[in-house]
Amino acid sequence: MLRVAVPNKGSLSESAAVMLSEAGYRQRRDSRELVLVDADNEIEFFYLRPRDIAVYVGAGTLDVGITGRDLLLDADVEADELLQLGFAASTFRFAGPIGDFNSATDLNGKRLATSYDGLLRRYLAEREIDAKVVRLDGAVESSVRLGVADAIADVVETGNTLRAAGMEIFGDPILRSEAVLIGRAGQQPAGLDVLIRRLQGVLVARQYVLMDYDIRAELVEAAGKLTPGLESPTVSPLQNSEWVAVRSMVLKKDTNRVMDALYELGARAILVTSIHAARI
Ligand SMILES: Nc1ncnc2c1ncn2[C@@H]1O[C@H](COP(=O)(O)OP(=O)(O)OP(=O)(O)O)[C@@H](O)[C@H]1O
Ligand SMILES: O=P(O)(O)OC[C@H]1O[C@H](OP(=O)(O)OP(=O)(O)O)[C@H](O)[C@@H]1O
Ligand SMILES: [Mg+2]
Repeated sequence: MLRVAVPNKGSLSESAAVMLSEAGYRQRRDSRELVLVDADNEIEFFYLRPRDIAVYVGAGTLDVGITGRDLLLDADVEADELLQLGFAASTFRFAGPIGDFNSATDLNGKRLATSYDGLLRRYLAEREIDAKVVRLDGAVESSVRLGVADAIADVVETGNTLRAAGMEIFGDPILRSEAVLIGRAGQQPAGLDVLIRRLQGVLVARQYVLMDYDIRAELVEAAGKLTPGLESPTVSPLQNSEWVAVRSMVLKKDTNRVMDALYELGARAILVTSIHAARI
């Protein structure tokens, strides 16, 4: 049975469970459950702290897991990204009191608070920045006001937490993170290929819609440029031989722009339907 680590709490946990459910796997009903066996799919889920997931996968006691790229790099273990999962996007950035810092080099000789000390120490060492790293568990934004640090390095999504603490970002982003499936490169435990295909199917179903339209046969080539699909659009004959029906996958975010362009070109009966599941 494939052994999979899933975040039990925090920003990643709900989205990870929803994604696994959409991929057709059973998920726990009670947030106190630690293990769930989905015998039909020959897979076992272990609910663990996201920070610990890279440790289990790196040690080889679990086959794969869902965690954040930032947590994977912070753990510095022998595990690799297998698939980007498209949720929990964030950046990892330096921040300080408004006006105090302009760039990372201003951190020389300063105290820097973070929950990601492994990642941060490597970043500073590579750039020969000599700052004292103060490791905190969370709520890092409060550390400067409370006097244990001069600046911070933390996860930023909307920036609301920083603003509320009277701080601003400075310097280049240290890292762009998102939820990822991790495993050990070169290892192919039974069932991993199916898990990855199913998760890729969820990503495709989330990112794409199906677009159908009718168009005069002589315009089908021009229309195909607007809706190239993944390989090539499906073109079917209509009873009226001067027209054809076209079906293609279109990125959801482009839906209205593409519909407008098709209409301008002469397409009619343009219909959009969502994709429930996919294997590409
Ligand atoms: N506001 C956020 N937006 C997107 N991703 C986030 C956010 N906060 C944390 N993350 C991501 O969540 C992961 C951290 O997991 P963690 O369990 O620490 O989550 P958390 O939300 O900080 O929970 P808690 O602090 O309650 O333990 C990291 O990959 C981090 O990038
Ligand atoms: O830019 P924002 O949208 O405001 O999000 C970023 C905040 O979210 C996370 O905090 P979390 O709620 O996990 O608390 P923590 O710092 O105690 O982990 C992260 O550590 C930042 O503080
Ligand atoms: Mg947190």
